[in-house]
Amino acid sequence: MSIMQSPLTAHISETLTGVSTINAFRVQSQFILREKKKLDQANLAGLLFSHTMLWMTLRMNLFGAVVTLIVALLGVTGVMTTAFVGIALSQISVFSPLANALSLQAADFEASMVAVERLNYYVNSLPKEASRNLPKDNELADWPSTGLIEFENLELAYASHPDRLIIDGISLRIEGGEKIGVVGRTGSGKSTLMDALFRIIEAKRGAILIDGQDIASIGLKKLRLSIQMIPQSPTLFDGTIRSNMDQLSKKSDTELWESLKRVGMHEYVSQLTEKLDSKVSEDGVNLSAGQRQLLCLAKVLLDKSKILIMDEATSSVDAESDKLIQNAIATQFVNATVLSVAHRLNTIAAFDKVLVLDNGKVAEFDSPYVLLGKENSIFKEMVNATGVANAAVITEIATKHRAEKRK
Ligand SMILES: Nc1ncnc2c1ncn2[C@@H]1O[C@H](COP(=O)(O)OP(=O)(O)OP(=O)(O)O)[C@@H](O)[C@H]1O
Repeated sequence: MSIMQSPLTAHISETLTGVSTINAFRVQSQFILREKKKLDQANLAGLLFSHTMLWMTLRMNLFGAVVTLIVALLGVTGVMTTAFVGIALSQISVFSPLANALSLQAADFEASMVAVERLNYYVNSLPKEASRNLPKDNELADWPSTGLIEFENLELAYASHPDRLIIDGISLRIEGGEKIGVVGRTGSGKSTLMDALFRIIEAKRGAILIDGQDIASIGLKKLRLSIQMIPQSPTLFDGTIRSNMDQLSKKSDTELWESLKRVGMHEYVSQLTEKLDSKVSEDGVNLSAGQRQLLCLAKVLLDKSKILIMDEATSSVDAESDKLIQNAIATQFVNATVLSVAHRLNTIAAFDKVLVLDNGKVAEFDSPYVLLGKENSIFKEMVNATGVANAAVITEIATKHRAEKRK
């Protein structure tokens, strides 16, 4: 019954999530039909269960009746004394319902154990992550203090395809405070490389060092709290704007508003009736994708760390918000190392260096100005592909940045 119930529950919740799309395409009848089929399947198990129960009750009652008849016959024929027959008959009338209840409870117990069985499966059969806490973590109170990142002959492969190297022997040194734009074709391994910094994917060979410490020797909790990330699609939790920005309720209202102001979200939030306590639905579905990214950035600004990773962090925001975010990053993370995976090349034109990944290898790693001046540069090709006018803007920003740096 539990197994047959899951597809029905999943179908109901998925239908509720996509109800506007279903209405827009006018496929309600199709979904109602699917719902009925799943309901029938779920009811089938319930029906079988109640029939089996009736079958068993009938058998148990029949068994009780036969025993009663035998005892009665033994009494009538004088094989058993009257007193013994009396006791036997009174016990039999109790035995039948008891046996029934016992078998029911045994079946119920077995069904309830399905949950334990599943938990046991998750605990023992799924691949485990490394330790969350290690003794060494306590010695690293101020780590990372400079934000120096070194990749040493790093090789990465996913567990599902251990022989396919997604990152194929990368060696790089990113100085503390440098702003690095990471570009490359779809599937070149940009996101995978960013995930490796959080040990979401472990190094197959080689190492990643942050401030000279191999991250493989640091507990996951310490590591993941020390690096901040604005992902492609940020995860928000069911709660309020406040609880999503400050889960531990450590920040004052002034700090929260200040942070919202920096990312340009304060106007929107101040228009809401409940302001900071306005509801955020699970996964932030009542906010646009851009607002989710801005809220995530506002959260990041509350606790600035030495390393910030952005995975196409501004992919869903309009040009004006994008400018705001770039500005916030440039002013608020002056001393932090920033690694930004970017498709909009304008956003990284003023960065210190661009890392071009190609098939998991470093194809280019230099300042945008130098790469734009190189013949056959992949980065230059990518910039040119954005159109003549845009390429001119990017070149101008890169040249200006170079001149400022020289000063
Ligand atoms: N969880 C996974 N399991 C197995 N292979 C994966 C997984 N995630 C990504 N890959 C593979 O790794 C390769 C690199 O993916 P990745 O997401 O790092 O690329 P990317 O450069 O960030 O691409 P994009 O620009 O599209 O985001 C792809 O070929 C992809 O198929």
